[in-house]
Amino acid sequence: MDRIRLVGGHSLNGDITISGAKNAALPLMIASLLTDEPLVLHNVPRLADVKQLERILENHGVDIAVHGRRRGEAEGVGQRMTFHAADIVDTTAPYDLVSKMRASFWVIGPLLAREHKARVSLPGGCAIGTRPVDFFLYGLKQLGAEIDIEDGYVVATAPKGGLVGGLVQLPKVSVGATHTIMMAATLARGTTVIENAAMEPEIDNVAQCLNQMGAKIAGIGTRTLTIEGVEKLNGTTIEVIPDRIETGTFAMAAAMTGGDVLLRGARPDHLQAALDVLVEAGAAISTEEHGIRVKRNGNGLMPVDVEIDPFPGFPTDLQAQFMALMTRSNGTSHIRETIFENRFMHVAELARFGADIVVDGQMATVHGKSQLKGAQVMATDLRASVSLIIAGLAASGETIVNRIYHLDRGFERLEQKLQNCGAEIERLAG
Ligand SMILES: CC(=O)N[C@H]1[C@@H](OP(=O)(O)OP(=O)(O)OC[C@H]2O[C@@H](n3ccc(=O)[nH]c3=O)[C@H](O)[C@@H]2O)O[C@H](CO)[C@@H](O)[C@@H]1O
Ligand SMILES: C=C(OP(=O)(O)O)C(=O)O
Repeated sequence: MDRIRLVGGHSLNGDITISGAKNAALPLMIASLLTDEPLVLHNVPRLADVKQLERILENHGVDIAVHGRRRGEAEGVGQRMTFHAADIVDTTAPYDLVSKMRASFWVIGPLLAREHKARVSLPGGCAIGTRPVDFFLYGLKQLGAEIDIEDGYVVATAPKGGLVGGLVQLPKVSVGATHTIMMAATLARGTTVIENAAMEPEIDNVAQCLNQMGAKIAGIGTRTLTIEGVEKLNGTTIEVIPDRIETGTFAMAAAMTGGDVLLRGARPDHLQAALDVLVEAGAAISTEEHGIRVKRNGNGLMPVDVEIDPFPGFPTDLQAQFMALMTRSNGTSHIRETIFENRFMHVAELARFGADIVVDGQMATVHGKSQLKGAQVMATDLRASVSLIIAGLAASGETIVNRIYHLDRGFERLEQKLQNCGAEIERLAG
């Protein structure tokens, strides 16, 4: 199994091009199931999760093509891909494919809407809590679906004539349930209203794509989405938005090590809450024509208390990285995780660097001023893994991060991007 070796103590200086967002690319790929015409996506990141979803979509009959680089286009620019679901050949999403990734469960919405039936294994994904699917089942039932659980599969059928629009009041903001119900509702008869919808930028990216495909979705960017069903959707071309979590991760890495990094292509409006917190912590952040510049030259890090919240709040997918940063602050900070009940797995690993963190329920208290020392650590989930890299960048001596397949799920060319800014980091094959 590959590992990452890094030697801390170098400040980061240079440019990092932000990749397309994993959490937008995945549902956009799934949206291709809604039409028999080609859906062309630009800026798709090269990630293990994208590859895994390709396998799932191919199993349903989607034809997938990756297009070559255009003349003069820089290496490493996101992929241009076509997804063409001319016919759905199989409406089952099997356990061995779906169990590896949470988002693969979302195929249930389009399959049910287009084929009026779906049999989808209960999902996997990062082990950060129990991650039930009750909101999905409730939402699809509100659209008229009949649902049973059989042998670990959700078996769903639409009534004769397909799904019908309905009122879906989500008990809690859910990104996955919003994507899935929104996609299903585009082909339902009549109007669907989703209340308490997620308004993460990735939802907007997908909703815009669906509207380009001929859907009628109103309220994009608000907590209430109104979807008037249409009979058929067409193909389109759309660009995957830049990854706000990758952006925040590198911003925190730069704040951690000091230096001056331009995050090329990053969208500040997609992570304002996190940028505000970084400024409070002592980073200098400016928006430039080509992206976001993050600097910290000389001044120390201040402790900041943070409560995790759905967008536009501080994202749970940056919680681990921020915790790593706060281990070096000049005092005590508190981080309250409100989304997932078990997303502090990185605490035990950060302790191996000498970090002083106490967890009480959903609250972590980080006593800063820790002199981090390089260590052997183990990645436990995607964002936890990269928090260990951030700690390692500031630690004295050598760090080895094991089980990095988690990192490959969500970070494109992480080592190269950091190397280009002066980090001493390499992948050890094996
Ligand atoms: C591929 C992708 O985009 N993953 C993101 C997505 O995950 P995901 O879509 O799985 O997360 P949700 O927004 O659905 O989860 C929010 C909360 O709702 C709960 N819940 C959700 C569905 C349900 O049926 N029942 C239920 O109780 C979850 O357990 C959690 O406590 O949003 C999360 C929250 O921003 C991010 O951390 C993930 O990176
Ligand atoms: C939790 C994440 O992914 P998933 O929902 O696929 O587990 C993530 O992207 O941080």
